Amino acid sequence: MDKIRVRGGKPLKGEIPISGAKNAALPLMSVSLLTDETLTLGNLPHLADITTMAGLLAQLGTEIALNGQSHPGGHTGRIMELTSRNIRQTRADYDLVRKMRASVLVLGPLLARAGRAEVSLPGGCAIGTRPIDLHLMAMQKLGAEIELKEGYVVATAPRGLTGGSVAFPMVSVGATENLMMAASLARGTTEIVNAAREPEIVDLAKCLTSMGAKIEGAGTDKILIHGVDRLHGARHDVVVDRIETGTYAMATAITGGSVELIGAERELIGTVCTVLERAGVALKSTNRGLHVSLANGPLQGTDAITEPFPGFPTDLQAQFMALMTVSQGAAMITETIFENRFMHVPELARMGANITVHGASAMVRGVPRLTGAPVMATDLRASVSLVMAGLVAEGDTILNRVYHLDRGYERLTEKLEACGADIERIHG
Ligand SMILES: CC(=O)N[C@H]1[C@@H](OP(=O)(O)OP(=O)(O)OC[C@H]2O[C@@H](n3ccc(=O)[nH]c3=O)[C@H](O)[C@@H]2O)O[C@H](CO)[C@@H](O)[C@@H]1O
Ligand SMILES: C=C(OP(=O)(O)O)C(=O)O
Repeated sequence: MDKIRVRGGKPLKGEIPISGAKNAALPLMSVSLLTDETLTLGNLPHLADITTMAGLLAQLGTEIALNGQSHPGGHTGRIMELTSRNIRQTRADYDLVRKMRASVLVLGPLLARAGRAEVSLPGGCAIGTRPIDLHLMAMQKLGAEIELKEGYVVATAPRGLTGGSVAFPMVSVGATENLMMAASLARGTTEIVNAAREPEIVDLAKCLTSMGAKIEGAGTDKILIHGVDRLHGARHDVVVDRIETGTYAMATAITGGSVELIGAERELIGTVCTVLERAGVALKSTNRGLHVSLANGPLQGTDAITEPFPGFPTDLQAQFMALMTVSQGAAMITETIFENRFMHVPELARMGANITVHGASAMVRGVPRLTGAPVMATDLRASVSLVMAGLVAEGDTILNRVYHLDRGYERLTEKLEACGADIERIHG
């Protein structure tokens, strides 16, 4: 199994191209199930999760073609053509859903197009139990019948779906996405109350609209979808990855470096920028993206609480915690989205961090230095937080279980190395 070795002490300097967003790309790929014409997606990141979703769609009958594409930032976003002329199969197997929870995003499109979907229940994962009850409730509101059989959700709508009003009791990105996709082909109008407002939702609405869907209010907590009889093919470029942007902004800050994040958009991480500025990070929009460096003086302990967009994203909580481990003073970091998203704490502690967890909050007291250690993490963002800590730690940090990083960070070691980091991937 591959490992990453990182030796701390080099400030990051230069530029880092930001890739297309994994969390936008995955629902966009499943959109292709809604039409028999070709959906062309540009700026797709090269990630394990994208390969997994392509594998799932291929099983269902989607034909997939992949091409390279050059971007001004010098990185290669890819172009994927997805054509779901016929749905061959309506079952998403446990093996794939277990590996990648976003597989559940085929539920809405399959039901809307084929009138049937069988999706394995995902089960829990490292960051929490992550049920899919809201996805199922939403499909039921559109008239689907849901049964649980041998670990699978069997959803049927033999006479098609009918629009309805769905009020979510809590904000769910995935359930909002599944519902938007299903409602696009339902009879009549669907109203989503307490919808997720994430930029990935706006990107999904843009793509669906360019395919002929009628959607109002994406990006607000109330979305209206007027169902249409059919959707047609389209070309859509995936929005830039706000989580990758935030990760490299924090990686730059932790090393006291100076990096321009090419293609980054400040508006996608507004709250993160406010928190980082409070902590002593200077962020400046440029005509190519966002420039990051330290303002005057050392990093300052700053509190953060994770919330649905436009709040501070849970997917940047681990990285922000790594940043706070070497700041001056204390920071209270509160996780409100997932019940078990502090697995990086004991690993950061092995590197010398001073962190105490009280329920959903972690008190981080800044230390003058971290020291390298062998570490491992059980999820994507926890893994990258350990790489960040390794960038400032004295000596070598060896990160195990690198496959988590491959799910969400395209060419991580190359991007950091190009900015002067002493980092390498050890193939094993
Ligand atoms: C592929 C993708 O886009 N993943 C993102 C998406 O995950 P995902 O779409 O799975 O996250 P949700 O927004 O649905 O989850 C938010 C909260 O709602 C709960 N919940 C969700 C659905 C449901 O049916 N019942 C229920 O109780 C979850 O357990 C969690 O506590 O949004 C999360 C929150 O921003 C991010 O951390 C993930 O990176
Ligand atoms: C939790 C994440 O992804 P997923 O929802 O695919 O597990 C993430 O991107 O941090």
